[in-house]
Amino acid sequence: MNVLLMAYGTPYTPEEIEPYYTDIRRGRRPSEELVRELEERYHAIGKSPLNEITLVQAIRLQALLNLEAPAYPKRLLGPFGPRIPQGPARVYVGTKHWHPSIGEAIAAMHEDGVRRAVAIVAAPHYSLRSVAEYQEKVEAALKSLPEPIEMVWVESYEAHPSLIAAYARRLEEAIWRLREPRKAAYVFTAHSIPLSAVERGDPYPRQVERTAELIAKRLALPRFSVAYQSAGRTPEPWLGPDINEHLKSLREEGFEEVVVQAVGFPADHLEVYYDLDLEAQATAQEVGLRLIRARSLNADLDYIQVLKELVEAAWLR
Ligand SMILES: C=CC1=C(C)c2cc3[nH]c(cc4nc(cc5[nH]c(cc1n2)c(C)c5CCC(=O)O)C(CCC(=O)O)=C4C)c(C)c3C=C
Ligand SMILES: [Fe+2]
Ligand SMILES: [Fe+2]
Repeated sequence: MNVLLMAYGTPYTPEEIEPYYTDIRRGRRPSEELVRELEERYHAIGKSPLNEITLVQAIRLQALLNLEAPAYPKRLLGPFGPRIPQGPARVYVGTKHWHPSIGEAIAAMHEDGVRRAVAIVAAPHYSLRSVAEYQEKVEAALKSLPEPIEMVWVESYEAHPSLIAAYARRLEEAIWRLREPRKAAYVFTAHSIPLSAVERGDPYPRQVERTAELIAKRLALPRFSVAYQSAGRTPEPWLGPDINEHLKSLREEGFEEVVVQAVGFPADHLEVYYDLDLEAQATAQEVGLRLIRARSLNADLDYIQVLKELVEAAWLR
């Protein structure tokens, strides 16, 4: 079984911030001011752990797939290349905006003789501005190969029961810290997308709401809402409500405590540490709201189990 596990990617050093940002902007160089602003955000959080988390996710997923490898259906016996260090499952990492890139991962897969693989992004919701862009990068990389690789896509997994259970477990831990859980507000966040994508029928907001509804139902939350974070530095309108504005509204409605859970991102990274732990936390403190963020799934085994279930089901399609 072969897996291409993809994530956003993050720069390893401050010097890499500008080319990384240029890649996010599809090759358009950002202004010096925008670069400085991003450098300051990275400096403020100290370090983004995203690349490390992605690598550990891949290592653990490969280990778990091999540990519980199912009996091998005949038709899956494929041409394995000369470099097979251990069992039959191999997980390759490709990041959308940095290294190892999706192109580098696909080149390595080809070199290893891979002819079929499951492609999955470490993000549960499909968007024209997220998963569709990963798909474009995969298609472009596949075109440059002399032989095809068949990619079986897991496009979204917003309602996967094990994912909902994993998120609910983290939210429950945050609830234990509340003074009055029944009176608190519960907010689920995801990355904002440009409104133009929503107008083109992007399923993303509906999928984010579905994840939120299922977690809320599982924990019988008295109330919950969805807000969006990390809208890009572009002039176009982005999907809201913005988390900071939403926190202010909640305080005006009389709430004193709020739990925030970032369901759009399984892993910690810049936009969790800066946009939630620094910016949204400052907004909450300014208005007199006690904000607790539920910790992320990261490379914990319950999330790895989610990935395992998804890739195994896709492989047998
Ligand atoms: C659903 C869409 C998106 C997800 C999920 C997402 C995750 C994500 N983003 C960063 C870091 C940055 N993103 C930036 C810009 C940006 N991000 C998205 C969409 C998603 N990102 C869009 C559409 C854009 C705008 C691109 C453009 O045309 O300019 C940037 C640049 C600075 C900024 O605008 O904030 C950074 C940095 C991470 C690390 C991440 C999750 C893992
Ligand atoms: Fe982004
Ligand atoms: Fe972003």
